[in-house]
Amino acid sequence: MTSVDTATTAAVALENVYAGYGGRAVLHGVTAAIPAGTVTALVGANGSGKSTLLAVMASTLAPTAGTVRRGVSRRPAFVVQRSAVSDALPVTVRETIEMGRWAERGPWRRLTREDRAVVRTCMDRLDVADLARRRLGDLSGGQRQRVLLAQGLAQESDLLLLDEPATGLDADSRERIMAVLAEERGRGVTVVHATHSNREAAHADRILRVRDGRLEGAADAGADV
Ligand SMILES: Nc1ncnc2c1ncn2[C@@H]1O[C@H](COP(=O)(O)OP(=O)(O)OP(=O)(O)O)[C@@H](O)[C@H]1O
Repeated sequence: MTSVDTATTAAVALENVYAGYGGRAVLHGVTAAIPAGTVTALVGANGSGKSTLLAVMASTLAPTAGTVRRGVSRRPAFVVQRSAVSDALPVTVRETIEMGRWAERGPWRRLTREDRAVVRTCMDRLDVADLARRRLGDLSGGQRQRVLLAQGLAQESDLLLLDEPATGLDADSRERIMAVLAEERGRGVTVVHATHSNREAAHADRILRVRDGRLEGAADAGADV
């Protein structure tokens, strides 16, 4: 693929964005356009700012300066790292994935038949249907990661933001997740995911390298990361 086609609609456009925590800047003037319907991999060292960049794209973290514009119609689905989810949450796998429908229905509303069908499909796609009644906190890290991704898919957003969705998973689970991301793109969903894996990044259409809170410039997948 060629680099950014300016005629392509951006699913997310950041302009000169600064963001951080408690007065400490982590992102320093990030400008980027994520073309709609593509898969973008965010790569960079630990602490470089990938999760922070995803949080800004998801609007769970407000920039201290600069602008974030989204060209998508639905609220983004943001799947955080599994370590960011408490073990103590007293919810089952099914309930966790059902929460993905709240974006559509509002919290604690009765789910419709359609909602339940979406939840079932998402469980099957991530191979977690057998775990439906287990408590989220009792699962292995890899199982939990797949459940969180299923929750993200259940939101049926057109922008899927994923923080290291395949990190620490076995080879089969990693491949399944990469296949799911490709399927989502096939449905027109824009996917942005942080990864430390060159192999995972190579599946992406574009790679954004983050270094010390700045972008090093977009590269087509296949370039060295
Ligand atoms: N909630 C937070 N409060 C305070 N500082 C934070 C918070 N989250 C991240 N940071 C800091 O922001 C910087 C960037 O962290 P971030 O998690 O965005 O990096 P990352 O590239 O995703 O790292 P990793 O690859 O380790 O997940 C780090 O210095 C980190 O300590």
